[in-house]
Amino acid sequence: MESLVQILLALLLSVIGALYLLGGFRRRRTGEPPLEKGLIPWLGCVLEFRKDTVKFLQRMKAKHGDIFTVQLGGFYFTFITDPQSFGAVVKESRAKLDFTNFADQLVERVFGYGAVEIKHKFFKNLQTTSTKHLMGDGLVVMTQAMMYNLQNLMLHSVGSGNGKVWQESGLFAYSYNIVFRAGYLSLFGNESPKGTGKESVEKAKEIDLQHSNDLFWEFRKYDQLFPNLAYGVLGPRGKMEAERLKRLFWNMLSVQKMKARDNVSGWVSDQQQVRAEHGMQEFMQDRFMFLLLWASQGNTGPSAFWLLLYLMKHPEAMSAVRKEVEEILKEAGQEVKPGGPLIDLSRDMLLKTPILDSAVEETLRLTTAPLLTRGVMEDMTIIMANGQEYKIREGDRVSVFPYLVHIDPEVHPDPLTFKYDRFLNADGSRKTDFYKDGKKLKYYSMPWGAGTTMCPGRFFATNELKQFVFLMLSYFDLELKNPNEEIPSIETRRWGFGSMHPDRDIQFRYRPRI
Ligand code: HEM
Repeated sequence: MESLVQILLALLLSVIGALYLLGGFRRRRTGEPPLEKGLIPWLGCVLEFRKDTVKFLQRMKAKHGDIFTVQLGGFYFTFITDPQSFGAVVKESRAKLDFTNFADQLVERVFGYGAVEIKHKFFKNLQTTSTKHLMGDGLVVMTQAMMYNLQNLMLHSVGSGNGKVWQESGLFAYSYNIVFRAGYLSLFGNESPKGTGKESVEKAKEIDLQHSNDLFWEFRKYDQLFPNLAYGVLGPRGKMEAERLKRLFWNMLSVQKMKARDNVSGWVSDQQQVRAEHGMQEFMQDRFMFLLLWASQGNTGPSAFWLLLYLMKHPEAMSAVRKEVEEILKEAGQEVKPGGPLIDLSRDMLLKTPILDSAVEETLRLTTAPLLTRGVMEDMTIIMANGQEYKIREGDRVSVFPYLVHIDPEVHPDPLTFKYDRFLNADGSRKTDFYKDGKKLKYYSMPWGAGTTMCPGRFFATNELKQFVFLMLSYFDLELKNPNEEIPSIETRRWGFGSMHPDRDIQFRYRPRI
């Protein structure tokens, strides 16, 4: 009898323990934001959140206001939706709100990279290396490399001697492919020719074309698995495929292979060198290369697609950008003519494109949706812009999803329409005045995130997008196969992962202009 009581007691304790672990006992305390635990223990609201993050957060905002806490897969996330209050998150010290713990777990799961013990040193290194190689003078060098690789790829794709023959392709597949491969070759270097003769150089170019294309298609397979992998909900077959792909990338991008390549960018080689100097094992450095590939190539290709598509669907935008491109070429004394030299598009020329800049900013507003998350390191208070204070618990997470501001009609009137000049003032300068509740906003569009983790590749990425459009418009006539086809919708399962993908591709045609 006594042992039965003991068993029942143990059972009761386990149930209570499990309920505790599943968050069953959590109650909103005085001073805390409204709490939404969802109906399913532990999972909370994660299914609805993942199905369509935008719809879910809009529903929560309508129900609770500008701040609320939601249970998602065992964690409690406090969302702040008032853009005036974003500074309270992105500017908070790392002693209170830290991104590394959260990011490290994700990076370990997704890339197998786990060199956390010296992470702060490496993080600083990422920032200094990016400032040196992806901004200022470094960007002049990267622009040249990108120019060379983009033209090789674009002009190769129409072949030689075909005359003005139309080629047909999916616009997403084409844009992502070209921008990914050019970006990859510019950052990770080119095949080293085996000799000095013209033939060896041509052979090396051929290898670059083939290798970068193979890499792209493998990357796309990983890309498809990525959202479920990041949320830890891949099925067994998906897991096996993700493992296979990871190993393939570690191998294809290995430090040994990189050392045999020419023109490896300082951004890649400096970061590898710092890790080697700190004694990181080579297999871990190989994994880091994959992380760099992902960060640098996962977003720009999809954004290039949206930009070109919006221009093709909005003739007034296309003609304004085309006019700007033609004027810049003319001013630089360049012309695209049969048998003539290739375009030499410099960083300086790319600084004189206010209309294209606005079109890029507008594209990113409509199609970039990162979820910015910080781990709460100690019990703390968040002070909202209206002075209201909320207590947040250690171990929780705090998130900002700026896309809700991107599509807020008060901030950006008619928010779902592409307006190429939305970010232009009448005098041609960049427009930065956007308002909510009569107050000027600092955070009106955040495709690059904000604060210390703000995308360090943003200037290079913007340049890539501009180079891509500049060259496409200069070298090719372009048209949609069916000009009346609607712009595809956004694939909702990728909300939170940066540049969004379309839910289907759209066919287009291109042919050399001369
Ligand atoms: C349209 C293209 C791009 C978009 C929309 C984009 C967006 C972002 C966003 C939203 C983040 C996270 C920011 C945060 O958590 O606060 C990020 C991080 C990062 N991006 Fe980009 N990015 C783009 C292109 C690039 C390129 C071309 C590079 C490098 C050449 C790059 C390198 C990185 C790196 C290394 C990080 C991690 C920063 C860290 O951990 O602190 N990105 N990017």
